[in-house]
Amino acid sequence: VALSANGPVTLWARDAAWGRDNPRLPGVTLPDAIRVTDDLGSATQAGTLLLALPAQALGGFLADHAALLDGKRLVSTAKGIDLTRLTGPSTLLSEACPQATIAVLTGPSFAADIARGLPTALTLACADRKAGLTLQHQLSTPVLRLYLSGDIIGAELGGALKNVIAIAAGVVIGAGLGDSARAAIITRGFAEMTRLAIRLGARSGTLAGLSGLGDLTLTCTSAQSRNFRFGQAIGARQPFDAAITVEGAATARAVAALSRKRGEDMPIAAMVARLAESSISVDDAIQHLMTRPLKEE
Ligand SMILES: NC(=O)C1=CN([C@@H]2O[C@H](COP(=O)(O)OP(=O)(O)OC[C@H]3O[C@@H](n4cnc5c(N)ncnc54)[C@H](O)[C@@H]3O)[C@@H](O)[C@H]2O)C=CC1
Ligand SMILES: O=C(CO)COP(=O)(O)O
Repeated sequence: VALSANGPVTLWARDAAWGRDNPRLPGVTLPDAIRVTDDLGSATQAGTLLLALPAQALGGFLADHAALLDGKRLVSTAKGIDLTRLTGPSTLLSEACPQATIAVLTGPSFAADIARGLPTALTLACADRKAGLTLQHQLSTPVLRLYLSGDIIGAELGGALKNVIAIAAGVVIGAGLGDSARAAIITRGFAEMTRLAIRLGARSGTLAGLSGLGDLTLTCTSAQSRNFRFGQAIGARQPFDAAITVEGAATARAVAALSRKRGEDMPIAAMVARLAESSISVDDAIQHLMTRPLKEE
């Protein structure tokens, strides 16, 4: 919707029959500049393709359709780590489409805010600076401001890991533990995110930017976030609609596996992984975090 302010846009979906009003984006009617199709061959005629799939769906999508995407500029918006491969979306894309230019678009941004035209600032990460500059200008609008970064690993890990911490923040609020406890989760969660990301090749400055701290702040403090609401439901011992996309749940499991492999201590992520699969109670998870050996900050 935002990009249609810059020119014609083609939107591909497996089922285009729902027309111009999508129940996932209530109150937003697609502008006329958007052509909706279920024909992937025609949608991939464009040179720049944005992939807005959940992280756990991307691998399967690429297995079916990589040939149509190779050689293009591919911009991933997924915020997660693939559970089977333990890699981010950019690695899945570059392995499936070796001739493509890969970029990641991420940062604090609820889809509903962007579609309503509210001002938003994002990180566009691309290892190829020239292609990154082209994309930055192509995808920015007067209300959508893209900052360019060369650190694709840091940008995508910030977006993926903040979802895990947002679940933890939701648990704290849902369980009635208060805003001070949430601030502790955000801060110690940020330390955890940064440690793992640097270990995996990220630059620390990227984690402190929009794609890391920026998105962490948004997602841990807003009930618009699905990850936060999922955590809130766990904390309040309430059910949660399984049809809602909660990237942080699978990503917490991927992070637990990655941290074991890398010998990196990720205590909050480990608790989120266990809470998401109901293998620990909220009380035990809190007790576990609070009674760890005392440390220096
Ligand atoms: N919703 C938001 O505010 C934001 C979402 N993101 C990220 O974007 C990604 C997608 O999120 P949403 O659009 O919110 O999720 P969603 O679950 O609301 O929508 C995803 C869409 O992808 C479709 N889909 C799933 N598997 C598919 C496949 N194999 N082939 C074709 N289509 C498939 C689903 O049918 C659904 O329509 C996630 O990684 C999320 O973290 C990033 C920023 C903001
Ligand atoms: O990534 C998002 C905001 O930047 C969307 O967060 P949720 O997936 O938790 O709704």
